[in-house]
Amino acid sequence: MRLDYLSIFPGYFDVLGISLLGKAAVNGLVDVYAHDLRDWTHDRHRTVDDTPCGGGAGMVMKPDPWGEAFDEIIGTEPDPSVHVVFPSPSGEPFTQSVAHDLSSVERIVFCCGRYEGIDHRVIDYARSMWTVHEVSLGDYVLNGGEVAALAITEAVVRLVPGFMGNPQSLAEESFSAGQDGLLEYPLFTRPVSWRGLDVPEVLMSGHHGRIAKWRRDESIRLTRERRPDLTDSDVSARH
Ligand SMILES: N#Cc1c(N)n[nH]c1-c1ccc2c(Cl)cn(Cc3cccnc3)c2c1
Repeated sequence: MRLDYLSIFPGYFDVLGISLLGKAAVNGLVDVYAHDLRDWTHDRHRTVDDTPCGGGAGMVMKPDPWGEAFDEIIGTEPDPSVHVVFPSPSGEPFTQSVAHDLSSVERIVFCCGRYEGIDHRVIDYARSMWTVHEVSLGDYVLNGGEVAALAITEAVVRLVPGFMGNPQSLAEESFSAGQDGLLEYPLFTRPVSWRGLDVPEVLMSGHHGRIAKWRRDESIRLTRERRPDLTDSDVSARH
């Protein structure tokens, strides 16, 4: 999998050389390339923004640098196998399902904007050439797309076959398909007693059926308490 990042702050992506992602890069599972959008400007100030047409506050990212960067980094021929991700406050929700879909893609280009956003023609042009995902991390406000691109990267790459040491751990996580849309149950490890707090006895019983029931019940309880939006009528009936 090749990952490209276009940003006026390419240093954000230095972190991708650390921990598991660094290991994946070493193992050849993932190739990471960060690019400075200003390398495709031609004026002395390396300008990437301008005032919004129609007025309004803030600045908008000019289309020209993006187009020239696309030409050099991706190419000038349409190729739907290239997936271009635009993090955006007005994007569709980024979900585990989207992460799963992207984990089987060979090439992803992250377009990380700043200011009030990117000239919309950049996204329209990208849609005419590649497979585009305009996604939002959630209902809160970031200053640009870089942090979102990092989060999306981690969510996607950890699903790439061969990346996680124990793929079984993926199956038991919150939001994974195997969890039936439920949140993950509470986790415990040794010591059995810690600062007057004990591991639930059932987890030390060795009775796998009881343990499985306790975990299911806890997942249902937590989901109903914290994420009623995840429990549709069918799921409630099944639980
Ligand atoms: N993904 C996501 C996401 C999220 N969940 N919050 N904020 C963002 C996000 C993503 C991309 C940009 C670009 Cl380009 C510029 N900004 C700053 C901004 C903030 C508020 C309104 N308009 C622009 C971005 C914020």
